Amino acid sequence: MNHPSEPIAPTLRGVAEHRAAVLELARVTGTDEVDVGAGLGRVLARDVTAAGSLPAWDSSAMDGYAVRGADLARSSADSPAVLDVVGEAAAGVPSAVPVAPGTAVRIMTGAPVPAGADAVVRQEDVARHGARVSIGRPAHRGEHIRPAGDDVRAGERVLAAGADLGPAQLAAAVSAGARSLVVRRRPRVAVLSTGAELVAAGGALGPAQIHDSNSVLLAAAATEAGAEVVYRDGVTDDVAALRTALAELDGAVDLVVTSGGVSVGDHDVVREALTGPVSFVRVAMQPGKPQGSGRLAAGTPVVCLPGNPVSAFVSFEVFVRPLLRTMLAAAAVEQRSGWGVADDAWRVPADREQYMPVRLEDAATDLPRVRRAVPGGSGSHLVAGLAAAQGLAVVPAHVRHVRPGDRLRVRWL
Ligand SMILES: Nc1nc2c(c(=O)[nH]1)N[C@H]1C(S)=C(S)[C@@H](COP(=O)(O)OP(=O)(O)OC[C@H]3O[C@@H](n4cnc5c(N)ncnc54)[C@H](O)[C@@H]3O)O[C@H]1N2
Ligand code: MOO
Repeated sequence: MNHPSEPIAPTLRGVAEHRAAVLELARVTGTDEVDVGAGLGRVLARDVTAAGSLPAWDSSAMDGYAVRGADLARSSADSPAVLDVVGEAAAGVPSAVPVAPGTAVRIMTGAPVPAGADAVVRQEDVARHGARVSIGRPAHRGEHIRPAGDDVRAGERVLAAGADLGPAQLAAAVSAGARSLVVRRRPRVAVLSTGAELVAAGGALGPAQIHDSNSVLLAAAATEAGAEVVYRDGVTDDVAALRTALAELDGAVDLVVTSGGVSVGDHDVVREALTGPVSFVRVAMQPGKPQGSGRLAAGTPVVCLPGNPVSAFVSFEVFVRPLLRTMLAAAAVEQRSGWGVADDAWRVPADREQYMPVRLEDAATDLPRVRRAVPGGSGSHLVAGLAAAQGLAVVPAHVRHVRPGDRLRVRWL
């Protein structure tokens, strides 16, 4: 039988204190340069500035005619102005001629406004007669013209280091002239689940065996948070095998995440193998009470999460995601959160901050109504029910009951 070498301190550590201990493990990763088309999901490491102004020239917002407003000052439906059409400007093909008094240039959306013109009249407001147009209304200065630099001026910052690169950010970078982007290297993460009962996904189950969902859960969560999962495996309740696996990973990865074996049982292999370099603590949260964090011999950070699947998931969200995001020097370290209102009632354990998986009843209002994702609430074994969760309602430690109408802080998943 394995006996953990040190008892865990009986007092509960606050969630914020443990989070701070985990975040202390963060070292910001180096950088990669990637083609702008391959930047999706990465975190920007160097600001992107505009090579030129956007738009680069005064450009037309409409298909129509570029005119001088002064020529239309007295035009009306009864007495339209008549102008000679002297040229054409299309997107990519500027007009060869300016707009002189008494003339107009046919212009398309996105084309540079020719010299001399100070307004564009939409073609719906124009009657064309051969080489002439008649316009029965005045045009104000700047009408349907997008001024140069309206979006951004040359040299201005378009994206700041730390930005998460999604479709909109990539489009902004391309428009600013970028061909490649300097991004954070994805932290290399190893996920190790422990337990003699574990069988890899889909494998035949013997008596008292279960499928190892945590290694898939944690690897997927780490990937989603911006990491590169380079190793994912399950080890049995064998301390020597775990020590060997950890020694091979130490120095080869940026972070090791383990699941299981952190509580007080006789087979709690993670505690047995890591007590010393890793501090094992009880955190004032439910689920997710037993936790560990520290460094392996060569300095590789290791975070040890409880084995119950909902506990592992919540612990990842509260501790490991912020750690990975800090390693990525991301501007937004936390998931988006907001207020919801309970449309449900449940009891909350004493003295622990509760993370209740919830789903939205009604997303259409400012204050969405939320219910427990499953009737069993935050039971740490309810892995199938976890699939219904859209958020985690964070109930403060002093609250003992949640009642319909209570306001709840929700971390959206
Ligand atoms: N006497 C006490 N017992 C327990 C305490 C306590 O304070 N005193 N804490 C409980 C709490 S809270 C939690 S959480 C668990 C954490 O235990 P471990 O981290 O040691 O996890 P295991 O014992 O290995 O497993 C717990 C549970 O989860 C299942 N599991 C484990 N790994 C996986 C996996 N990869 N995929 C799917 N399911 C997994 C495992 O079969 C167990 O059912 O300890 C309590 N006990
Ligand atoms: O704190 Mo444990 O994580 O409830 O199941």
